[in-house]
Amino acid sequence: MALSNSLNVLDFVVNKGHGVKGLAELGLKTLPKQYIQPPEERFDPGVADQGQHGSIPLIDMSRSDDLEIAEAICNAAQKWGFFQIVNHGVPVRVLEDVKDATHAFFGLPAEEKQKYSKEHSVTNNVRYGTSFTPEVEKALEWKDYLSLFFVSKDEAASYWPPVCRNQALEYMKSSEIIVKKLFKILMNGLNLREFDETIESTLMGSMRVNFNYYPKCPNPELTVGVGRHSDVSTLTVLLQDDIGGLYVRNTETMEWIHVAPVNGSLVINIGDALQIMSNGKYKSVEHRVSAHGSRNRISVPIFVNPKPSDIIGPLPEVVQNGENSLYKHVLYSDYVKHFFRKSHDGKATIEFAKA
Ligand SMILES: COc1cc(/C=C/C(=O)SCCNC(=O)CCNC(=O)[C@H](O)C(C)(C)COP(=O)(O)OP(=O)(O)OC[C@H]2O[C@@H](n3cnc4c(N)ncnc43)[C@H](O)[C@@H]2OP(=O)(O)O)ccc1O
Ligand SMILES: O=C(O)CCC(=O)C(=O)O
Ligand SMILES: [Fe+2]
Repeated sequence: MALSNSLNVLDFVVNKGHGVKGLAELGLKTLPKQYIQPPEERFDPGVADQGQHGSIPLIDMSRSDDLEIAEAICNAAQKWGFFQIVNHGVPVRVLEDVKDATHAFFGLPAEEKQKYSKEHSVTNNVRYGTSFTPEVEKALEWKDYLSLFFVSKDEAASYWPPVCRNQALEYMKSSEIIVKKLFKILMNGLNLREFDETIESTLMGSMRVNFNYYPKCPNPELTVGVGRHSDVSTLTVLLQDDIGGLYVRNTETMEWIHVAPVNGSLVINIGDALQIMSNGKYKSVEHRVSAHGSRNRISVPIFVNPKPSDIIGPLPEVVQNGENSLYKHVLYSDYVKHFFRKSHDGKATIEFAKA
């Protein structure tokens, strides 16, 4: 009998806090049935992406004052919704430290990590979990995560796990400059006359950092690390390690494009909030993550968001010439709650804001 048949998988992974990492470490030979995805959501086995379907743009931010670079950024945001940046100004040491801190957090005993679960965490701003929304998912995803919503340094000092707190704060702090630079360029591309405090606060009023852990998987061809989704942020800054597995939809051909890891780079993607604010000019594109058969993978996204209390909708400048508003105005926290209460379902979340 398979080991997972004699085990209450959900109880072990979710309630006891072992996560999918604990499950992987039992040395299972086959994937528990709870993780088997329907065929249409699985990754094509044996189709190794060698870049033959193209790749998302790689942009050198050391020349970010050049018109050419600003244009490349706005074009990438319109066509791909994704690009990678190098020479971004976030020190390599900060990136290495936050990757080490991710491994350190997930290396803690289950009882320690469980203190941060939805049921045990003393604050909603710190959450250790697994899959995406296990309560409603028909098939689980092969991923554990720690999610940290930034309120203040003092709050972080009181509640964030000590083993990764400073590294997460440093990573967020050092990314702010490049994020602001990207927003300035993107807003210029929408003909916004000035980048004032109001627009800055709507675009980057709150930040959340997630630590994602994808353990090696006995049957990666049957499951997913993360299912098809688009982020609900305005912009996401993603640090991935050297393993690979992130795929982005080419919205013209509908093919899945692998985001090959580039040492020292950061992946940037447009989220739903910016798609809505730009009235569809900038695209929040579907992406997903495969599971890996022999290595543990990590990634560390920073989700840059409006504040939960902000109302978001198309900016006046993008509908001033009589264009139809594709989206209505919605309370941002309602939008995010809608996202979190269902399983990953590709681009469906944005229907919530359709006019
Ligand atoms: C986890 O795997 C993921 C995550 C993602 C994320 C992609 C993003 O783009 S994240 C950016 C999210 N935006 C923000 O954080 C914006 C600011 N925050 C808010 O608006 C609020 O903090 C809130 C997220 C709406 C929570 O508000 P609150 O009033 O505290 O409401 P709750 O009742 O606690 O939560 C509502 C609902 O959401 C679930 N939830 C909350 N936080 C998380 C979280 N960090 N991870 C997962 N789920 C979360 C919570 O369980 C509640 O559901 P119930 O059914 O229990 O009511 C992309 C891909 C991934 O695989
Ligand atoms: O792990 C990755 O590369 C991407 C994860 C992701 O899409 C997310 O956390 O929203
Ligand atoms: Fe994502």
